[in-house]
Amino acid sequence: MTTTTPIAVHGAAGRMGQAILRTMIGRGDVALVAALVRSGSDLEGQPLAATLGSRAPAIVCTSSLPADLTPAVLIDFSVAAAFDHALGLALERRIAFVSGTTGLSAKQQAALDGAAASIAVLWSANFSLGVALLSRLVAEAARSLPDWDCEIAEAHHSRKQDAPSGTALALGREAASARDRDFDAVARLSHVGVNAARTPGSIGFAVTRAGDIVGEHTVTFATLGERIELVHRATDRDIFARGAIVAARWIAGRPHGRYALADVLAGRNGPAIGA
Ligand SMILES: NC(=O)C1=CN([C@@H]2O[C@H](COP(=O)(O)OP(=O)(O)OC[C@H]3O[C@@H](n4cnc5c(N)ncnc54)[C@H](OP(=O)(O)O)[C@@H]3O)[C@@H](O)[C@H]2O)C=CC1
Ligand SMILES: O=C(O)C1=N[C@H](C(=O)O)C[C@H](O)C1
Repeated sequence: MTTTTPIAVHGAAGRMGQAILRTMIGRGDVALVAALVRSGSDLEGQPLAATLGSRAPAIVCTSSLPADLTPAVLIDFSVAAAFDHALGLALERRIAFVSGTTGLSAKQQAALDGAAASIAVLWSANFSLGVALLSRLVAEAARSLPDWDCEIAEAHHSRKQDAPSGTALALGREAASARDRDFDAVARLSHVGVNAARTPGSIGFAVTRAGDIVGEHTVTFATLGERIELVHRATDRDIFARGAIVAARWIAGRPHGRYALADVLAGRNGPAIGA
């Protein structure tokens, strides 16, 4: 028998929040118990049905989690400025925490580590299966071609708040780590205004913001006379929503600790995103 995981979503009014809510409708393995929006949001106090149609659960959007609710997991896709609030809520109510919010500071990443001493937490810059594989391919290429130049280009929609994307940075970290290099020492976040040749061993980033691009990442490894390009293109936000829901089901009831999407994909007693 399938168990039902009660879930609260923080950032419910956003593109990802709405995609997650939509993806949860009609499923028996997850139940949406709270849709948390910014205080003062147009959706605060509105029934879910107002944005998601009549099949949506009969709850209203709120800016705080009602005291009588005990979700097993809080899923957060919001903004870096609201992330501390979401993590604080999960800690205070002892709810497992899954977050895909990007643009986090080093302090906020450290706060995730701190929270892992009390609750189960899983943060990933990208919840798609394709990027999980891309990440492994990047590590393999970086390790196998240690002297080749590595450059990462990303493109996203014009409303995106952070740059470079969390995924681009995570892929850069993967490449640096595969070469036993300190990411912060080799990352070149922009070459604009640098009127000099490329620093050997650096990892460069380029950013495009335009229209409604869901998310594209190209990792180039180049040397004299040849180059390899590893590309992932997301064309539908629902891939991230499905991944986050799989992660939420997987983490529910787990002991405290910091988990990664790779743990979920390793299939440790849980469903894989591609399933
Ligand atoms: N890891 C992954 O796989 C993915 C990660 N992302 C990341 O997820 C995040 C959200 O992306 P996206 O949905 O496109 O962005 P949106 O801007 O569409 O959504 C962010 C939402 O957060 C809400 N918010 C702001 N402050 C608060 C608060 N205090 N409490 C509750 N909600 C709040 C905003 O509310 P309001 O609208 O009222 O201002 C907005 O609705 C970004 O960091 C993005 O990079 C995106 C896709 C995939
Ligand atoms: O903001 C987005 O849209 C996305 N953000 C994530 C990121 O910053 O990497 C993941 C995905 O590319 C979409």
